Amino acid sequence: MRGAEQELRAGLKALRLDLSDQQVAQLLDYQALIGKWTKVYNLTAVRDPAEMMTHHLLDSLAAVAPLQRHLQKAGLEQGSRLLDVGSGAGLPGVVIAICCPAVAVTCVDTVAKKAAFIKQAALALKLPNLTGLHARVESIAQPFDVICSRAFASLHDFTQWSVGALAPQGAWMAMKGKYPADELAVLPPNVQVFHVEQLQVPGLDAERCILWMRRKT
Ligand SMILES: C[S@@+](CC[C@H](N)C(=O)[O-])C[C@H]1O[C@@H](n2cnc3c(N)ncnc32)[C@H](O)[C@@H]1O
Repeated sequence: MRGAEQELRAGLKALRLDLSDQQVAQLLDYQALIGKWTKVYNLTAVRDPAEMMTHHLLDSLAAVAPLQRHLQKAGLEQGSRLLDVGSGAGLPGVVIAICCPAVAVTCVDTVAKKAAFIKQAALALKLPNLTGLHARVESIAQPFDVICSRAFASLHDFTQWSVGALAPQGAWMAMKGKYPADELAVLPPNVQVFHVEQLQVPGLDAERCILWMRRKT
């Protein structure tokens, strides 16, 4: 087993994620694809493969079980639609598309080469549930059950720029580092936090949390 595969499998075990060999291979191929494209298109500042594993793959994988729990609770295990806002190289959207084949994932980014990379990843990794969209999130009006972001914007801007794309019963899933008390203090009145989860990313000694929000009625 290669070093990267060993580290990935250890991380999956720590996160209690049970993936098939094909999904593990897709995650490794995805990491290799980012490495290849980043040389030319500068998709991400992280270049070192070991750092890419912890800071990108495992960090995104840590959100998968919380997402699956949410979808199960909401009765959305099949046919749910997820929008990853400011997806960049596809984090966490591509990782979610690999781990959750029943979720239709759209990764949106204002930078054309990043959206093109997602389209290429969907083809190369054989992910029919993954779409790359070159747009500003503010322009999206079709409804999504979950809208997520990682390293994108403040909670205020994330929710206000994407509110037009949130299904009536939909939820925002914001991946954050430290608990964002300052951002929560200025949360818009139409948004309500309904759950906060602390995350432990294998191999990463850093604070991580997910904030779940919905429209206040
Ligand atoms: C710091 S990157 C984060 C990328 C990725 N989510 C990650 O965690 O590595 C933020 C991304 O948001 C995109 N972006 C900024 N404003 C946007 C908007 N209004 N709509 C869609 N994408 C946007 C940028 O082009 C950039 O790729």
